Amino acid sequence: MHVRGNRRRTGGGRGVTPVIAKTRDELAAVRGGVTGRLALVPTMGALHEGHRSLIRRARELADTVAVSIFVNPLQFGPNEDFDRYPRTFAADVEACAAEGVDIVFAPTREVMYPSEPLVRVDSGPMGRVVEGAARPGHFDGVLTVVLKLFNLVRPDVAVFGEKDAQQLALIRRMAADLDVPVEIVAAPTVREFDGLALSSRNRYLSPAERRTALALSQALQAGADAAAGGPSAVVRAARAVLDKAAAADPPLALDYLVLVDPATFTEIDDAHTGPAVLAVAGRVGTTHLIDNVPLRFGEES
Ligand SMILES: Nc1ncnc2c1ncn2[C@@H]1O[C@H](COP(=O)(O)OP(=O)(O)OP(=O)(O)O)[C@@H](O)[C@H]1O
Ligand SMILES: CC(C)(CO)[C@@H](O)C(=O)[O-]
Ligand code: BAL
Repeated sequence: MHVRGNRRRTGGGRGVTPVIAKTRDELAAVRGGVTGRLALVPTMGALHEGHRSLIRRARELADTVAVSIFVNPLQFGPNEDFDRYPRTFAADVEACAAEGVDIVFAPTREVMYPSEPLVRVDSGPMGRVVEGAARPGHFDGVLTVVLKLFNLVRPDVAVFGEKDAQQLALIRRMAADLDVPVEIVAAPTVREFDGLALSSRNRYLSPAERRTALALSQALQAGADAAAGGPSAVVRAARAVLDKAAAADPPLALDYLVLVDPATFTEIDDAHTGPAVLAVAGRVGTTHLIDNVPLRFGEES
């Protein structure tokens, strides 16, 4: 821990309350006291073991770890769950303390957007396919807030989860295309004992909905198991599981199942060699869930 501020005990480490910055001035004050490398883990709060794995990765990469907690209105569509998105700030701070986080940046909407932003980051064609087609405007909102967070926190490195694979690819691309001086590091997806990817939205699920939702990770596993048969076999195997879930009670309403190039999110065909991502999203009840698995085809596999 290389930060001066109002932490309850000095010396850093687990169990120490992080410095909490809610305003730009508070953030600037604590940021000014940081020496050495700073890692940022951007989140929307409701922290779970997936977020905590990102924090642990961040700690390996830097002397000081900051976590941002902000439910970004810009990335939610008008009929999405912005209002009911879980907000569990006290528990989040406890989780951050337990992981030895140094700084929590938790701005209000007014701090983050003192006025409606007229200029936003355009996520381009990659932002309009797959999850971007299911959630129009979503990735412009994500990239805009991530760039703002980078400008405010000025991290050397930022850690993102592979669970949001298209988000990760777009953030990498934004950093490269706009010369953003932040190293982007990916961390693997953390799952429940039965394979369900951890997500803040899992808490919306009833037990019956959760059983149906399990089809997402099961479909990915079936796809991965079929990888030796090539891309078409992967999609066929995954689709068979999802078709069953579509007829379950409650049903899974599939948004997409795609096999894509992880860097561009364009669909691949049987001629493809190298890395790929099998990505799936669907709704159970009113809950939108996403998941994916990284794969590799051809000579390099
Ligand atoms: N199961 C997981 N394993 C690893 N990283 C994760 C996992 N879930 C989320 N993350 C990562 O945590 C960061 C913050 O994500 P976010 O706060 O949106 O959590 P979330 O659980 O994905 O919420 P939701 O899916 O409801 O939006 C992102 O980089 C995301 O990829
Ligand atoms: C990166 C992010 C914090 C931006 O709001 C969000 O999209 C998320 O939690 O993955
Ligand atoms: N995990 C990505 C944030 C969102 O779903 O809005």
